[in-house]
Amino acid sequence: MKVLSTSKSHGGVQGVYSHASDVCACDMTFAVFAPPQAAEGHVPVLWYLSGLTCTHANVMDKGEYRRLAAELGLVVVCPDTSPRGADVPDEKDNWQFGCGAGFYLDATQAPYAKNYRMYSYIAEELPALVAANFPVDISRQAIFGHSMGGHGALTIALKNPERYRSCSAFAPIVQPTTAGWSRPAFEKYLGSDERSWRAYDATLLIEDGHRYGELLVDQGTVDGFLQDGLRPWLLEDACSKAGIALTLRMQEGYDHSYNFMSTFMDDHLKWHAARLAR
Ligand SMILES: N[C@@H](CCC(=O)N[C@@H](CS)C(=O)NCC(=O)O)C(=O)O
Repeated sequence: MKVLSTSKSHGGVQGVYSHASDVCACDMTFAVFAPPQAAEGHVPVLWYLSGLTCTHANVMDKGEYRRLAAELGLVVVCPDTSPRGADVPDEKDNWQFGCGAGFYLDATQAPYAKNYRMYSYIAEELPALVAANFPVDISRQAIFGHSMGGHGALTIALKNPERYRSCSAFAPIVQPTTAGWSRPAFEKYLGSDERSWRAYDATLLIEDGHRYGELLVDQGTVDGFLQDGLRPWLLEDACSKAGIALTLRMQEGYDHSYNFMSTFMDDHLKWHAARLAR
């Protein structure tokens, strides 16, 4: 692992790191905020997954998580959203596919299957690297994210409910298999047999029997992607049929941006800290 930068913040350290990823077959960059408590011992770890077009840096610059994470004693890890590099297949002019749009799934189709393995990267490889290099209590993990990253957080928690003590999302893509901005990516990454797509769709995972104790979702009412891309009512319906306790908060007048999610960042950090402390 290489240290790209470190900077003291709120008594802790905001760092950016890179490593050669075996899973994604390229170098990957990620950000870790270590709170002051991490200097004394092992602390819980909260994973933040970003949305389309983002790298590790967007939330670091605009997410406003450090002050409260420092107070609550949470390590916050912010990975990149896809593999990157000259050898990684991409569609340069398409922001909904390829670099910046890994959709937190393991691609099965050539030429993407070699690098686009963000599910295994986030669920397996990066936690092992973080556990080996940072003072984290890996038995206490939680996960959240925004938009495509909200989809990632929901699906990864639903598939590993014993591993993540809590899960929340800002404006998540709750049913990517039917949303216009994700269907083409699913087809290119996973092939035309839509049955294989179900493993990466929160509402369909719930329909197929996956369960999670409770979920927190915030959604802005003037989010331009609400009607066609995000559709939280589909998650509400799936959770209500499955008996999953979903707290869905429609936030009046908020859009899809980091101005929206940074507004509710404190609520999410407190939600996770309370459950990580149990
Ligand atoms: N590039 C897209 C917008 C993509 C977008 O809104 N991405 C969200 C996540 S889905 C984001 O976080 N963008 C980066 C940022 O706001 O810093 C557009 O032009 O419509």
